[in-house]
Amino acid sequence: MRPEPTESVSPHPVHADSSPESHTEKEATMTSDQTSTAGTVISQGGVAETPDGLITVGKTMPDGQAMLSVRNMKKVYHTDGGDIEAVRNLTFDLPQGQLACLVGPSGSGKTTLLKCIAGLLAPSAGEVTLHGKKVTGPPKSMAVVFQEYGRSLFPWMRVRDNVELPLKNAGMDKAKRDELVDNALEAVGLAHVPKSYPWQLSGGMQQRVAIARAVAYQPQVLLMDEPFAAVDAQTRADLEDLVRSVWKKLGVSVLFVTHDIDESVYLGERVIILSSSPTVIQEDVLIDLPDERDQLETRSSQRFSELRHHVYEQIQLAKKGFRPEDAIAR
Ligand SMILES: Nc1ncnc2c1ncn2[C@@H]1O[C@H](COP(=O)(O)OP(=O)(O)OP(=O)(O)O)[C@@H](O)[C@H]1O
Repeated sequence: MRPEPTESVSPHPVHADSSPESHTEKEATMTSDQTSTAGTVISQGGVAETPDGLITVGKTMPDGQAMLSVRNMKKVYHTDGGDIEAVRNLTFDLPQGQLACLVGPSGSGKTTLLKCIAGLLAPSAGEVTLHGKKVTGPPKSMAVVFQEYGRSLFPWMRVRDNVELPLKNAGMDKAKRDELVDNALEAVGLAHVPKSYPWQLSGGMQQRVAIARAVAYQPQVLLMDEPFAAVDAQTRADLEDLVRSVWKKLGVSVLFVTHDIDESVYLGERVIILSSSPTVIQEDVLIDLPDERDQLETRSSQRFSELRHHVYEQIQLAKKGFRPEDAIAR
């Protein structure tokens, strides 16, 4: 049976599946024949080069230059079984128009971090600011795409109506809504099925609808939480290319959470690696691959291989409990 949407209709496309039971056991994926060779320098700001020639980027930018800032963010869940410190002390900036990926071991706090950024959860300490303004609830200029499209699309609404809903809720006039919905459906390759219901579409198509809804809303920041985890490999590759093309077209800032190392390197201009829980930033890696990415050529390039090797190695260290020096003595 198809799950019913559980969240109320938000004025903008922020949809959450916040049930603790939905946290499945996932591991960072990579083949086991890749071994570790390079030592790394943890970046504390600015730009640093690692011994294997990989460039790490600084976590923070000068005041006023970042679009989105996360400062000393901490999140503790208070449960019957005691407190769970999910995020310890996390600081980074996202400049305007950047596509950054967040990777980390299973349970490292990726979803928690994203929900705090989206204003769906309140941090226990520290703050998130968007254009210098503290985030205290879901900001209007942000959209979120979650993994479970089946829970975020309304099954009784046609594709077009699902995409249009946040625009209606925002009070936009019909002509403008029509234009934005047409453009968004065109951008995700769904212009031919506006009248279908979500349940008449494949999983990959449903996720395209969720992306179209976020795109039509014209957010300044797009947060994506493992959006392709539930689709097949071929569809996933197509959706990755779709995200890069939409990102380029709109100039939107994207924060993309994934547990798939290859995906993070293929998609991102930057990969932020999280330590194991309680989470801090373990490393912040600049992805210096050519801007034009191709599933075959990019993934078979020498540089791609070096970068995925490096990120994989860091995730393995994180799983073993390695933490950057400044996080050990807390
Ligand atoms: N609602 C909640 N109540 C209590 N603890 C929670 C809740 N949500 C998450 N946690 C705990 O916080 C920690 C981080 O969880 P989170 O889901 O953010 O990690 P994640 O990196 O997204 O995990 P995964 O890779 O498995 O999706 C885990 O220890 C988890 O059990």
